[in-house]
Amino acid sequence: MSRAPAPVIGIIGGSGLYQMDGLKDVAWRKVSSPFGEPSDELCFGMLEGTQVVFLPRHGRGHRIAPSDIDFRANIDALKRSGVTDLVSLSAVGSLREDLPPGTFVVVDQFVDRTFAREKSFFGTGLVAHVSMAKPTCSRLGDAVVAACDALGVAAHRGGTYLAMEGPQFSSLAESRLYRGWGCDVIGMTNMPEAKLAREAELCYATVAMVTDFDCWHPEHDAVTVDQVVSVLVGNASKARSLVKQVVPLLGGHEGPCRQGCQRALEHALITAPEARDAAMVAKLSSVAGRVLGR
Ligand SMILES: CSC[C@H]1O[C@H](OP(=O)(O)O)[C@H](O)[C@@H]1O
Ligand SMILES: Nc1ncnc2[nH]cnc12
Repeated sequence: MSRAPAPVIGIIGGSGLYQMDGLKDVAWRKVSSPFGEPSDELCFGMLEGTQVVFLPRHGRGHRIAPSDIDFRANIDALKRSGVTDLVSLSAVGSLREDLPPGTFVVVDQFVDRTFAREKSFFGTGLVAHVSMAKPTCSRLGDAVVAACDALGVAAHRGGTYLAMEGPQFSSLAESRLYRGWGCDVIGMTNMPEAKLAREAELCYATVAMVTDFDCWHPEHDAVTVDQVVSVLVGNASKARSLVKQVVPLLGGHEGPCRQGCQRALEHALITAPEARDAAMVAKLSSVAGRVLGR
């Protein structure tokens, strides 16, 4: 029987995280995607024998606004680079008193309120519907929590991330509404990223790093970039330590994901083979090559 390929760990760095340190044999390389321009070159390196591919979500220098990130190009480029497991690092506002700034929340659910983004690799010509019932990979979540515990970083397991369009922060009415919906943290980037990672059959987990209480909090009436950035600096160095701790844990994993993230497309394609658009099929050679036989 052939062995499963060794895991390759993708890291998407959010606000404040534009490069990784501690990697060996580092090379930044441009990876082209038929879906558009990834946010930046991808940074390839090794960490304790495991291959890591890092991508700064907003580009180095934080050039790209949330609505302008080409999420499809980013996920496609990571998949083309061999990534199997993807850890997303994100700054978020807190919607709960007991999740103060500095807390890392390993979210496991999302509410998608974004509306101005391409949300699927598929569409007319090749239609697919994947399940988003469990949008994150519990194996990755377990590894992140274990790594936080080993580092003494306060981590909260589970939570719902409300993805808003931005770039403005939310109004008081919106912030209260999202709290009423039972959401725990708020950000602008994890959707459609998580949906696309699922379509690309990647295991995906998010570490949501709290930088502020959103505006609902009586003692924090407005969110400001200054406030977010000052907490980000501390969060970013903890995040770098977290990556160093979690990569070897994930790199040691053998075999397919038991939750089925890596088989998400198995029963998702609905367009009959003879009715499929050839150009779309070609474009999907990396994302869906496994089920398209390419
Ligand atoms: C700098 S505060 C707002 C900004 O930070 C978050 O980005 P990311 O998830 O990439 O860390 C948030 O979603 C906004 O894009
Ligand atoms: N309060 C907030 N709302 C949306 N995105 C954020 N990123 C960091 N803090 C945020």
